[in-house]
Amino acid sequence: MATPADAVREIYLAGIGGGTPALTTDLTALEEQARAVMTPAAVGYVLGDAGTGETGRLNRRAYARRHLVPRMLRGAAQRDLSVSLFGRTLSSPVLLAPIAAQTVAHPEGELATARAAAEAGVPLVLSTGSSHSLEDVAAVAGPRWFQLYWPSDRAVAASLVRRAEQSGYTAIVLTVDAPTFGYRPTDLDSGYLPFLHGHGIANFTSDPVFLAGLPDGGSVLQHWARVFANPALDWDDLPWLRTVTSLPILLKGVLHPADARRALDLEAVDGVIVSNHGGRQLDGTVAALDVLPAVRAAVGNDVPVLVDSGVRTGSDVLKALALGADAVLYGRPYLYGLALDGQAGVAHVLRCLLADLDLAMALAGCRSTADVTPDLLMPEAHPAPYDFG
Ligand SMILES: Cc1cc2nc3c(=O)[nH]c(=O)nc-3n(C[C@H](O)[C@H](O)[C@H](O)COP(=O)(O)O)c2cc1C
Ligand SMILES: O=C(O)C(=O)c1ccccc1
Repeated sequence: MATPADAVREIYLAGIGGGTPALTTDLTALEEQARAVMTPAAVGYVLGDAGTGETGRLNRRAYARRHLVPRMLRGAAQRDLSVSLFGRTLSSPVLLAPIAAQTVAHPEGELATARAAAEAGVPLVLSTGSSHSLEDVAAVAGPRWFQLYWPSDRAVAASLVRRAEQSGYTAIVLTVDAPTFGYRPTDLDSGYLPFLHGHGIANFTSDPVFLAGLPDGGSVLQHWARVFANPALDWDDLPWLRTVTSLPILLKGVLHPADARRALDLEAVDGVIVSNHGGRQLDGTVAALDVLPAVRAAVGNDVPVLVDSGVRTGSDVLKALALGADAVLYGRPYLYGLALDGQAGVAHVLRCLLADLDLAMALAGCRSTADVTPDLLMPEAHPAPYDFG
């Protein structure tokens, strides 16, 4: 069977005949390559951080600051990258993060992403703000979860969740860190919001409940703007979502351990995703990686905890797992692949990440993800100064 590391062998073999990969294999350099092929508005939307970009930069620094202490001679000739979540086996501890409006990067948008993810066996988390309907994406996708932005109208929320369940999405990711858009100077300076240009509204324009609420002769965009967001959402709403679906529910965008604990105490969710939205929402927040151990401690070992925001390389995935994550969401880099070469570009990025992760496990002496334990990291000279009480 082909292993992730075969991708590396193939590249060297092709090199004998003079071939080199069309896209960089440096997962931190894709951003620069992609910048050159996207429209300025798409660059602003996809690369853009909130505010000063401090949190966006901090996300990367949190990974850079931590160092692996690999173990030798542990017989890691073959690696098993799989993890188990909600009773299902994932081929690796990586899922694609929900990213809205992917047609800003490539006309095939989420369809290309879903095909590449299916080919790689990597689950896709489809955004509520996808540019193709969740049914159209399901038709070409492999394993899939649905990310919910809870609309202001509960009937629309229920309809989206029901449709996702009927279309084979196996978990609901409720994002709670975006009651409103963050203050994003790149988008503000270009006066650009993809949704107002028709990107990322397909799940609404295909929704019977949304359409039934559209006033006669009314504007779809105005109706979308009324319905899309629900800044008033609070803890008391969460139990209702449970009544709508039997799928596992994960809360995405949690940073404070007490929020993670509260969600579990309400018995409203089955897992949490520690995230600061890639630095796109509240600028000045802590790096997601820095609060991961405290969130893990708050929820215990039996609750799935995922993390995103700043994951770029195989070593980053190891660091996240060593700090308590069960899996990571991989964000912007796959969108850079999409912008650069559609489905093939996303496939390239996933091949690179999985090869990098597989080699990282071999080099760190990990035969399986269960071997990725906290002692793989150098203890920090100054332990995390957070005491959440
Ligand atoms: C262009 C873009 C659109 C996004 N759209 C969504 C979304 O619709 N729903 C959501 O929960 N998160 C969304 N996110 C956040 C990602 O799911 C993820 O948290 C973030 O990209 C992680 O940061 P990183 O990509 O820098 O690693 C979006 C991120 C980007 C870059
Ligand atoms: O841009 C985003 O980060 C995002 O999550 C989003 C997605 C859809 C609508 C609004 C915001």
